[in-house]
Amino acid sequence: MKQFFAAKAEYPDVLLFFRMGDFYELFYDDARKAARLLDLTLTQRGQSAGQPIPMAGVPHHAYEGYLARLVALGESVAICEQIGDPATSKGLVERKVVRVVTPGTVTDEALLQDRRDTLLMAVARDRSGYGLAWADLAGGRFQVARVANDDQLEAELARLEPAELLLPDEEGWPLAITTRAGLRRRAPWLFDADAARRQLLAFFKLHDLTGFGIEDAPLAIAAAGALLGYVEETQKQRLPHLTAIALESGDGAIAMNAATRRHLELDTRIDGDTRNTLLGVLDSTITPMGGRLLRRWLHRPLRAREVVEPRLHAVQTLVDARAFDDLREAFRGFGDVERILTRVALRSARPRDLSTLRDALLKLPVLRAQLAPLDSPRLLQLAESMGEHAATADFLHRAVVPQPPLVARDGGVIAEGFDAELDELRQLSTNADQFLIGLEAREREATGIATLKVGYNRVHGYYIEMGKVHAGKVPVHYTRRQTLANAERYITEELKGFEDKVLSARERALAREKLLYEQLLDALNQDLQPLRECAAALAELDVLAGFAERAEALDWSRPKLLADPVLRIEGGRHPVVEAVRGEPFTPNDLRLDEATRMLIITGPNMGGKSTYMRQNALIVLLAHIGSFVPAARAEIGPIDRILTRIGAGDDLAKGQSTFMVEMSETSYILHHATSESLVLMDEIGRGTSTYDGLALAGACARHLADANRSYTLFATHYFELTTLAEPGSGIHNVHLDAVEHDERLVFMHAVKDGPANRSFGLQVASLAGLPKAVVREARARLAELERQDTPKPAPLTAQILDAPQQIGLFAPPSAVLEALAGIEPDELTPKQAHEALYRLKLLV
Ligand SMILES: Nc1ncnc2c1ncn2[C@@H]1O[C@H](COP(=O)(O)OP(=O)(O)OP(=O)(O)O)[C@@H](O)[C@H]1O
Repeated sequence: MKQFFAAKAEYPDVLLFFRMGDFYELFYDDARKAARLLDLTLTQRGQSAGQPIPMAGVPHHAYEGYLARLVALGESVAICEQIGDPATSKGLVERKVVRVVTPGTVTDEALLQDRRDTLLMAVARDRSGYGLAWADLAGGRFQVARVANDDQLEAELARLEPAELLLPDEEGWPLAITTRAGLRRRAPWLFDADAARRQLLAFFKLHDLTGFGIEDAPLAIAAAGALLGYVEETQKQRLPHLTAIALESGDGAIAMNAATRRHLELDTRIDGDTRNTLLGVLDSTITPMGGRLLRRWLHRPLRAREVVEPRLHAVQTLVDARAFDDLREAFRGFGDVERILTRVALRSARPRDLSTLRDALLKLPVLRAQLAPLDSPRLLQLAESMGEHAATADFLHRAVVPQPPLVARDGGVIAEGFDAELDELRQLSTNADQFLIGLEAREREATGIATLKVGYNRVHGYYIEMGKVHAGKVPVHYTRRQTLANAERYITEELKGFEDKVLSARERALAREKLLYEQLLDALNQDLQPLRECAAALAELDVLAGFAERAEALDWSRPKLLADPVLRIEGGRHPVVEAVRGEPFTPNDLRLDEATRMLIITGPNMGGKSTYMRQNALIVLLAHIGSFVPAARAEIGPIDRILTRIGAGDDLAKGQSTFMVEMSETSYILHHATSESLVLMDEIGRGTSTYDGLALAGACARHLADANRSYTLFATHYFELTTLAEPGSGIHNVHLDAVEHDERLVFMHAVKDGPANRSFGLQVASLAGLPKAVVREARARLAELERQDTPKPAPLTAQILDAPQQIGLFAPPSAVLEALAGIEPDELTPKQAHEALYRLKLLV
């Protein structure tokens, strides 16, 4: 327990796995917590201060599974091992924490998700904004960025989804950040920029940081330093695969905030499903590293045409030459070269990592041959950075057996013929009998004693035995070992040598293998950088070949990226709805340009308004990652942001009501949308009373069209808004339709010019299974409302919208107004107020 307390004192806020023989044990609060999280039995062991000590344990041979579960829950674990051999050490075996496994720093295959980066992030701040640093230790990436405000910080967190987040332990962080899983507060001085700079210089062995382009970014440096400090503290080993820091600038990408990512359901649906999402449909990559790269691309569509165009051209080339099938075939069985190389750098690579790497490298010539005839600059560049690596492939081919065992510990990894000494050692242990038969025959011949035989006993080891009668013929180099009644036993130099070799051959073979294995890792590490470039090229090729495959399979076309301010889409489809729906999807066009900035979209519920809006956003996004798009034609001018306001519901975590969320998202859009932004507004204003909602929706629409001048798709159930589309307003009406057919409602799903003329709300409600009586009652009520001939809402002219307080849509009866005017609230008792209310009600 003394040892335990000492270790625990060093790692007070992580779970301590304390190795005891075949188990890792946890004590006290750690035990209670682990028992709860892992469903372990909570037991007791011994006593401390008269109290039993709570304990829970996991078997050491199966601990990885438990670790994986804890890490997935955002927990960190310190592994305290027995140092030294319990069999030989006297007294208590020494124990030491050898590493700390944390959600953001894991590199073990078993603890990582295949197709998702595991990121550790640190955030530093001052009055000017935030500095962000994030590292993908398993992939060897280290990046930094600066952002100006809370919104951008939240957007970056939504994009990168770090598994672990380091913050200075101070007040005043936004709630959206402090409520994240995997949050770790660190002492504020660990985020000091000067100390961080020194740390980075020492880590990268540099004199200054200008090469990384971050010299003038003290906040980013502070974050990077804090991150590095944490990594060194937890990993307790060198990290040779982190070789540089890359500064990521916001300008190069199409900005999407957290809400937009959520609304567009890029890789996760609001309900948590990941299959029926854009990534689910788009990802046909073969390798895990390709899958991860695609996810990164999808979350960061690029404005930089000089990057996107070559990708589009590459996809086109692969489609035209139908070269993607063969390429993809070659990728099968490729494995996760990127992460394997990290394990090589960290020296935790297992034998199968090496055989996978070997098999991948051996296939490079095939890939290069497939790429050579293709006329695409990007593909040729990738072939170039893939490199040849023939020597490494050959080396691994010679060094590693075709199918090595899971772990190196028991040997059998290094191939025959690679190392003469190892071969001999193995030969000795396996071919001992053969050797002895050979030796016996040779000695018989040499001595002429036909009855000479070679034997072995446990006490004396190997011997040559002959009858005493032959004593005269014994060669001088025989040394007597043992005398029996009728026979003498001898040993020779050769046999003694053989004995030494055989008896220790197995251990020595194992030791030799271990050494060779380490040398193998050394050799690979010599070549690490080019190999990592190769892995990066393979990942990108995989993604591009995947794009080509999707384009062909789903009948997508190449988008044209134009310099003019236009968004022209013909025959556009929603990739996910199309994939999920059994029935054919109705393609729709979109045209927005300098003259038409906004489409007001009306139509029945279920008509397809949301689908239409989102499909256009997804098409724009796909075009900017270099993918073909689900449309017959797409011409897309420069886009700087995609902003969306789509009903999602309360954000209880933030303590905001539905309407509050709606308004803060809308406010964000009005403040950020530019003339190059694509804005989707789905039914804004419906979270509040009709008049407030209508007035707000109208005013927002006007603002977006006039002030922001963004490309806006504005879906609404307020028919009144259709009057905004006056000539010269830049606003245009389109609608979706449904027809009633034999009491059934048929949705046309085709976007047509002009406003919708009815809403079919009751029919849709009835389709949804609302009790017949309720629908009947609603129908009667509707007829009554229509009969009452209430004054129709005045057309929503610009004037009215500019002065929402004057909206006299339904003028309240004047008797009520008069009565109201006569009331002095301050002079009424509660009872009188109550009565006044009743009187007012009677007047309505
Ligand atoms: N172009 C289309 N072709 C085929 N089916 C479509 C199309 N657009 C939409 N749909 C189908 O109609 C369903 C409803 O579409 P959507 O949610 O876009 O309607 P909506 O008009 O936004 O409805 P609400 O006003 O109730 O939100 C979709 O889930 C999809 O199955």
